[in-house]
Amino acid sequence: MLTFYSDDHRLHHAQGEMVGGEFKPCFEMPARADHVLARVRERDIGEVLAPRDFGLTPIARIHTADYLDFLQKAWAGWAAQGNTADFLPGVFPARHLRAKRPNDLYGQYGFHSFDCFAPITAGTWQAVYSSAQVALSGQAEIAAGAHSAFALCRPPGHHASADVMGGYCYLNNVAIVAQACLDQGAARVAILDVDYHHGNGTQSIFYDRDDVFVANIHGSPSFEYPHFLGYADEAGAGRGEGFNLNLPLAAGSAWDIWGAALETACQRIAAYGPDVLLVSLGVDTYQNDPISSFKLDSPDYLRMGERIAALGKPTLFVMEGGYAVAEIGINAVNVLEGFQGA
Ligand SMILES: NCCCNCCCCCC(O)(O)C(F)(F)F
Ligand SMILES: [Zn+2]
Repeated sequence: MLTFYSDDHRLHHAQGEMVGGEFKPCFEMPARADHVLARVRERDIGEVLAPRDFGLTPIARIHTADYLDFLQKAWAGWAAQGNTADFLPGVFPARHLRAKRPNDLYGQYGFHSFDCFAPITAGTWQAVYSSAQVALSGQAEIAAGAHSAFALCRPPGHHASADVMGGYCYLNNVAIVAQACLDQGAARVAILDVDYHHGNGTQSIFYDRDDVFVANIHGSPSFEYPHFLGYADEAGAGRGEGFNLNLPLAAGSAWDIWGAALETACQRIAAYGPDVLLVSLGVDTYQNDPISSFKLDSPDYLRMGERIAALGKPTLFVMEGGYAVAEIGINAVNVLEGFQGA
């Protein structure tokens, strides 16, 4: 299985995030990708290739022009005002306010964000652009006939919707890839999001469509981030009715519960009959993850990969979250090894 990876991820390393009322080092740090890459090499999963550059066109098939314009210009605008610290939003168009896009940079940041967990730094745009090219390069490998590939994306993407960032996500890598599959002739694409957090961005992008089936297994929004999407009654809308599956789980869920949810998701994906399967591979479901509350153990990721492989579909794994940095590589690559039947 080929791995696609770009060192450009290092260009995005924000100063910190609010944790327990204090500004602390970001959980979403460059070392995450370093550990996964090291494990890919240690376990000899396959060649590691730099991404090709597919340009902005496939990104613009998912994200709006206003949003991409903001992302590309935000840092320069912020710096031009004499700022050197990371750019962060603070005011959002919550209900009872008007969602009219302001002309002002700070107002636009809030308009294009749903939380304060997507800081913008000098290198953020290049990092997220390259992360999307990593995903697109993995898609090209599948389109060229490979049965599987791994897009070692950083920053992640599944919380980003067409014009809103948040939760460490800016460009929705898996959504950009799904659209590329369809644009290249696929009729049906399935996305299986196994990250601990609900992929609210991915859901919202495809919610009214039947050409992309989205399944999420995640901490219930009744208690967990992103708090405002991911309930079981969200089954899709219009043409998309029945093509969105949320399997919210309680805190403390271990493999017995989680694996049963995976079985449900896999049966729905099999019934959908996709031409290609995309996996939003977050491993923050791990028992020692510092910000999550599921209890999967490292061997469970082998079983996860095995079950996904049993679907028998061309499969692209797209890296999302995971913050137990010492074990992120073992857990992510266990999924790949389980898939390959190592
Ligand atoms: N107390 C709540 C703090 C919320 N912190 C933000 C959590 C973001 C999770 C990001 C992720 O893991 O879902 C991704 F895959 F996108 F990286
Ligand atoms: Zn997550």
